[in-house]
Amino acid sequence: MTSALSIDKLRVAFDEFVALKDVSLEVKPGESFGLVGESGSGKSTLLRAVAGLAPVTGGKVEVNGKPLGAKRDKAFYRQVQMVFQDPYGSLHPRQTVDRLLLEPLDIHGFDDTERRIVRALDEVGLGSSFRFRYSHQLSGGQRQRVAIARALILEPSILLLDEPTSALDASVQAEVLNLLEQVRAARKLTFVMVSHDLAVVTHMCDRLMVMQHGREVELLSSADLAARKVNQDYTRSLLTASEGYRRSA
Ligand SMILES: Nc1ncnc2c1ncn2[C@@H]1O[C@H](COP(=O)(O)OP(=O)(O)OP(=O)(O)O)[C@@H](O)[C@H]1O
Repeated sequence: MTSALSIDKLRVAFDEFVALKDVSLEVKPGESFGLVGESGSGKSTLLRAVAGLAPVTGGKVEVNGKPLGAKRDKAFYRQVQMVFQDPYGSLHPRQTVDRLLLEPLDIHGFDDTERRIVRALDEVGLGSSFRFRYSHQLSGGQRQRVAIARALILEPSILLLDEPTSALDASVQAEVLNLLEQVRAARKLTFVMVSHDLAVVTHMCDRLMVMQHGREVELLSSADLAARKVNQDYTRSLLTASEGYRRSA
């Protein structure tokens, strides 16, 4: 079976600093794949490199069996979309929700824009009454729903999710995670999701990669992580840290 996403020895360098060191992974179509590791381990850099937003200095990336060139073209954004952590920063403050959703449709030459916008807002549980609001007139959770609608509106097959709920309150976080699960099931999407929260990744993902200092530490199934069947001390220390955090929370 062709992988949805195939990454081979990907390397990213910011000047002298190598942030990603020959990382490889395969994500199957319809799979939900997690990236975990301490702050600065290279999780966001990996997603950003796939999206063409980081300085790649080596390696190969294929999407649905097709190798990507140095620049991401329009066809890439039809297949792969990214949702960022910060729904405040990722939505233009002077554009209405309608305008924000229309922009990608215009760029990609869709004509049935009205129907697509209404459908996208329904799909993320907002409805058409939100169309003419500005982002400052929305709660954090509503903003992230708009960001998800914007990512889905071109009907991609892969979503890259960079801490999509970590800026939200715990109850809103659960709602947005449920929404993401629903749309993944309904659209048979492939997810690659960064989270510092092991419980979120265990719940949302089938498999995951543990990262440290820009490298893979180990690949695990979420079931093995939940059962503490891990091979590396570093992963054990992440688990212990997250359990300590939960106990004291
Ligand atoms: N634009 C940049 N210029 C220079 N260094 C960068 C840049 N972006 C990231 N880095 C560095 O690359 C390393 C990996 O960063 P990255 O954001 O991928 O980590 P992360 O695992 O996602 O961390 P966090 O969980 O805190 O978001 C860090 O040391 C970071 O300082």
